[in-house]
Amino acid sequence: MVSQATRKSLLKRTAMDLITSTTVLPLLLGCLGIFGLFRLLQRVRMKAYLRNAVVVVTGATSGLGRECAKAFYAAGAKLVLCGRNTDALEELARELTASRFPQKQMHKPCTVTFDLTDSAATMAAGAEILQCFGSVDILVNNAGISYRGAIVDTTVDVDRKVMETNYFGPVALTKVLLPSMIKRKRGHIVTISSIQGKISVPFRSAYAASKHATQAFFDCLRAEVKQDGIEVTLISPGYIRTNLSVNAVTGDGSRYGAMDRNTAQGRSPADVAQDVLAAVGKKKKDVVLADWVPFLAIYLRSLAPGLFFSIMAFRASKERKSKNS
Ligand SMILES: NC(=O)C1=CN([C@@H]2O[C@H](COP(=O)(O)OP(=O)(O)OC[C@H]3O[C@@H](n4cnc5c(N)ncnc54)[C@H](OP(=O)(O)O)[C@@H]3O)[C@@H](O)[C@H]2O)C=CC1
Ligand SMILES: CCCCCCCCCCCCCCCC(=O)OCC(=O)COP(=O)(O)O
Repeated sequence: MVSQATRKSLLKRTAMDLITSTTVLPLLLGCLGIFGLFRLLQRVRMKAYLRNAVVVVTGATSGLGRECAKAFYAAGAKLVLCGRNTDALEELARELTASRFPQKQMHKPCTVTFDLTDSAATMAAGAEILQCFGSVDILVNNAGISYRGAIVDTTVDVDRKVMETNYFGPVALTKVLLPSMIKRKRGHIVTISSIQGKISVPFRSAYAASKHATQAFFDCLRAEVKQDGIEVTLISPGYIRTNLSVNAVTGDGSRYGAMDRNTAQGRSPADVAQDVLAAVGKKKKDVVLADWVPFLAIYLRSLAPGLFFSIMAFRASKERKSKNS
């Protein structure tokens, strides 16, 4: 004999099973389907956005810029490669043109040589860039230089050089290209900043200051040009395996010339370039490309500044001791 309680619980279980199979499962599958469709649509839109777009990449001769050039080229963009070294730019243009992408219409890249610290040259380069393909859809402000030194030992000329390269250069280039974007009611300004545009670490004063200024400028720009249909994407990566530390400037203006351990252990520039491509394709506004420690540091800086400053002071004293020993 089955008791009334057992029958009740059996009935309850059967009802639950029915609800699960007729409601929960189809709901779950439906959600998964909608999510999949959304991702597919996003990918299709992204591809269409990048294909045939005129993309300008500064600092294309090395590291992240070079990999961004390859990634945008593979996506079918019309590239304008910018840098200081004409031979290196032309070599990259040849390498890209020689690479095979069946079933895709590829475009021969254009090259423009100029130094971002020379404002007259940057203005002239703007006009040259516009002549390449007649307009610019996406500007990737990537070129940059880092710095290593103690504030007390650093000449103001070094602070100026880093600011000219990382801040005034991209600002000037953006200002030259912006009017034509506003006129067309279309354009996208992408700037490679750094985790150090959000937090300041000791012995990087000039670099961190230039990247904080960059963050502020492009945040203002984003708000101002929204009405003109122009997108602004700011990307803040953590360490990337490039020549950034080798090319860094020191307090007396000389080249640092060494590959730092953090840089050598950083992410591959090709992987970061794929993240840049995705961020641009999805029209993201502010992207941090780093693991959890820099993320935590960014949150600590605003939520527990006292603790953050103590950690940075400890870091400074440790670094000073290891240099002196
Ligand atoms: N590597 C890293 O760990 C990180 C890098 N970043 C940022 O990524 C960007 C790219 O750096 P990365 O690839 O790592 O470093 P690299 O040193 O490899 O590349 C820097 C590029 O910038 C160009 N450049 C430097 N100064 C000037 C100038 N005055 N005028 C024109 N071009 C110039 C260089 O040209 P040339 O070949 O002529 O020297 C080179 O192409 C920078 O903005 C950097 O701050 C951000 C976070 C982490
Ligand atoms: C377990 C508790 C953890 C608490 C975390 C507190 C904060 C730790 C400090 C984290 C500092 C991160 C610095 C990241 C710097 C960075 O990624 O910079 C990218 C660059 O631009 C590199 O340029 P550089 O010239 O400095 O090589």
